Amino acid sequence: MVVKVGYLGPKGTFTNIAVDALFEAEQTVSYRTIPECLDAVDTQEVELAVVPVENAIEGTVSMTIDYLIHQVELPIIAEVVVPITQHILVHPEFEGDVERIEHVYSHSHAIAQCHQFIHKEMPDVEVHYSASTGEAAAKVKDLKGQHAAIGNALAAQEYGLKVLRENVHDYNNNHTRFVVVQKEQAPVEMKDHEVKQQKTTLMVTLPSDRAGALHQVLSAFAWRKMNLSRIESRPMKTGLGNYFFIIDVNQSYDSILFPALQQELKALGCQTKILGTYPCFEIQSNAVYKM
Ligand SMILES: O=C(O)C(=O)C[C@]1(C(=O)O)C=C[C@@H](O)C=C1
Repeated sequence: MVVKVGYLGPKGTFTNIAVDALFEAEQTVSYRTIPECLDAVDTQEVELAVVPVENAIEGTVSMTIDYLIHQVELPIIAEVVVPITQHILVHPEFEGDVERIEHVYSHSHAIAQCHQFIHKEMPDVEVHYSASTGEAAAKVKDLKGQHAAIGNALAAQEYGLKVLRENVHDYNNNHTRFVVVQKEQAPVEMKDHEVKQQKTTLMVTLPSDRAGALHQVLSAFAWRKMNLSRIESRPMKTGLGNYFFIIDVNQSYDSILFPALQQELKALGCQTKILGTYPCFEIQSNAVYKM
């Protein structure tokens, strides 16, 4: 059976690059927002979705993490890391350089990745937030005048825009992690990639605010030699000071270490939930950006 895969569209988003790296184009279905993508899997309109979770410059995509924790129950089944290069895209008839731009459109994360550039090179520009970089590019295609989008080369190609300035993100090594989520466990066919590593993501809720609680949790991982690649606190949304932790462990779930770890954390009064155990892939920039 050919499964359908939802992604944060429209065409030309970074999520489009991530989904194309793993699935065939005819499998993909574009959604306007991350919640719409995740709801589509939850209601089984599509079998899978690809959504962004973390960017190297701007950090967590909290919309994705919070929706996966509070709104839907969709295990993570794969991760793909994509290099991110942000460009200033303008209508082909635009003349001049960036100082002539009066309005810039993009996704909030893309704008955040280019804050310094905007601050220094376009200090008077009016910033408009859009649902994705692809949506921003589509808008600029329809607007003549001093408008620009921040997005990638695929969007430039897709919407016939001109790349006015390349690589305007403030730091090199800009990458975003995307995850693939699924509702019903079933084998999934993806394009072939080298598996960089296996990961397991857990959510851990501490019992109450007491000295050393987080230290005890981390010790349970440490003495088992379980290597963590990320720990992040997010608000429980039940009141100030109430947090849960998202922890990525660099190994796949096994039936010895993980159940024992969960038992130990339970004895400490913590609640744990496995959000997924999955292979991680990495896409090289020459594979995605052909300008
Ligand atoms: O707007 C897009 O192109 C997206 O795919 C979203 C998104 C994000 O949410 O972080 C993905 C990668 C980039 O970091 C910028 C934006």
